[in-house]
Amino acid sequence: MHAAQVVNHGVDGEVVSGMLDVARRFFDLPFEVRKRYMSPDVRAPVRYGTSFNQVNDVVLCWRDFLKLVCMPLATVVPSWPDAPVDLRGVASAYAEANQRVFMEVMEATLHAMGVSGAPLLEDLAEGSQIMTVNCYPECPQPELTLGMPPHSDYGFLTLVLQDEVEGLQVMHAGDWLTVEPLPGSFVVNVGDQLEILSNGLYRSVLHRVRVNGRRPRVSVASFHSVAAERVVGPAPELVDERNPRRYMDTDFATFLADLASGAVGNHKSFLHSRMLF
Ligand SMILES: O=C(O)CCC(=O)C(=O)O
Ligand SMILES: [Fe+2]
Repeated sequence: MHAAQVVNHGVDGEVVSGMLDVARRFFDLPFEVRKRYMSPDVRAPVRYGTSFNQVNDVVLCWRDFLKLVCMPLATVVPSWPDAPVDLRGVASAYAEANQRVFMEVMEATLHAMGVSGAPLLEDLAEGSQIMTVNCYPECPQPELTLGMPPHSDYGFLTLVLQDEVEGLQVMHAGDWLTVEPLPGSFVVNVGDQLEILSNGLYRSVLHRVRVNGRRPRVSVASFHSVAAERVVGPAPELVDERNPRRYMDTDFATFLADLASGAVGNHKSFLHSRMLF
């Protein structure tokens, strides 16, 4: 299983609905306000933009996004947008709750793989969370474009909150399956680093976003990973003579260099560059 939906996650319904609500209000702000947060630097703690990376993309996607670095929370929140006035409070409560759900799912995943994960869980607790708030405006010709091209996410797990408008699709057995929006649930997608750690036991999920002809769609994707300088490789418990190591070690800096070069956002190109065979 490489993608799942969590329903009974224990996060207050108001935290979840409040996040979607403040997201909509951010994208409703005049462009003059939103554009203050535009930056070509993929490492900036707050970044508003269009498409995937509007500096590099040859074909633009039908998407606006606000990317918020969430760790360490107290340090980064002051650089987040101060409009709408409640954005910082709502998004930081959401980021904290999201981190708790991620840690629980990750702990269960390591347990299921038979990996003794205590040091890794500590690294993840102190690691990286990046939140991308997406808005896909309604599109007059939805069949001609995509909200996001087929890609896999970089980190361990991504927790996606979608509003009630369909759009997210995951590749399964050669077909695109639409992930039905379940109010208040999180879609959990396996990322490249979990594929690497699990030595291929889990596969990062290829996914894309379709746009809607009648309604805009809002989603919030929270990407969880270890800190940028931490190196991730296959867990020793999962490598032996019968299961040789399939992936090179990697770190966030290498991925970000790829992202800045425009190579990412194209199927699973980054992960493939880390495969040994
Ligand atoms: O909008 C969605 O449902 C998913 C967004 C996504 O895949 C991403 O931000 O990486
Ligand atoms: Fe994604």
